[in-house]
Amino acid sequence: RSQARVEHKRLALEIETHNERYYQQDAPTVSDATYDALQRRLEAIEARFPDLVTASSPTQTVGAAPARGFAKVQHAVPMLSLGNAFSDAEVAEFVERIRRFLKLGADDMPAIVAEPKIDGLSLSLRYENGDLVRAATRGDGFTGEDVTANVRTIADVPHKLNGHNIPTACELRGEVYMLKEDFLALNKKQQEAGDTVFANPRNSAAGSLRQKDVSITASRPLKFFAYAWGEMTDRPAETQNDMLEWLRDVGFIVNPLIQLCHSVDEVLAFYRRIGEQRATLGYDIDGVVYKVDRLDWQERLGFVSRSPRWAIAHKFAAEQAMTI
Ligand SMILES: Cc1ccc2cc(C(N)=O)cc(O)c2n1
Repeated sequence: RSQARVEHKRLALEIETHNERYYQQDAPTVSDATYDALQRRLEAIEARFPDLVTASSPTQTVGAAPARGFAKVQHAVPMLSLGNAFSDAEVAEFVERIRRFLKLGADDMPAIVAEPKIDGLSLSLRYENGDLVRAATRGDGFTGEDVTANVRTIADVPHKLNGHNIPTACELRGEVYMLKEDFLALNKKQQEAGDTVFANPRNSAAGSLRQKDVSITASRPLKFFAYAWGEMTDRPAETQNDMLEWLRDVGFIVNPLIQLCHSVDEVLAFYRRIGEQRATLGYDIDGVVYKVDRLDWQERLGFVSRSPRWAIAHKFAAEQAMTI
């Protein structure tokens, strides 16, 4: 027990140090897969010794406080992190939990939207009457940084939504990322100029986005995939898949590999196929994301602690999590 307390302290410290570097300086010291392992170890200790859980424990907070220097933005709907599955069995359990929670029959399979999990940084875009009014990073999930001026320089982000039943107010969400080849070219240029060299495309996207000097952001090859939303007055569709179609209609790039699946086998086949294509995608991914397609079921399933019950990320094993 005292040993568990010591290890708990060490893990919590290591995770907090990582968070500080990852969220404040876009320069993490451990790979995402190692970070995942630390988190799971901490969760395992806390499961056995619940009294070790304190409000400040990393398992109770999402991400880190936003960086200094940018105005803070409160997300109308929190941007919460996804739970993780690391095996086929955990994916099957995810589906089983949903069936039980929704009281579906044993052979009733909820349609699942499966998509590649882009390894970039998540961004929330607020549109009012179809006009982009604000862009914010996720920050700690509740409060992010105002990066509106920087985001206006990203070609993939529409300044105005196309005229398809546009909600009065909506927060659209997605991932800012950089193509691997653009990342390599940028690092070469940075190196020649004696400037910051980035460890991976995710860091270079984050570092490029959170520039006080907007012209630097404008010079960086940032891209954006839309995949979710927060606040949404008069929602235009009733399923995840149709909402993604709507996002395409109003002008966003939505990942073309996204697939609607009707069985666990189809979901796992998707995971394997994306795993095989991973090296040829042109951008980094660190797994795939599964979501229940029906939005009324998503609402009934809600969130457990800080992650949705209706969605999960299925990660690739650590050794494959190298970029380039
Ligand atoms: C709800 C949610 C949260 C985080 C996500 C992250 C990704 C991603 N990194 O690609 C995709 C999604 O559809 C997500 N969806």
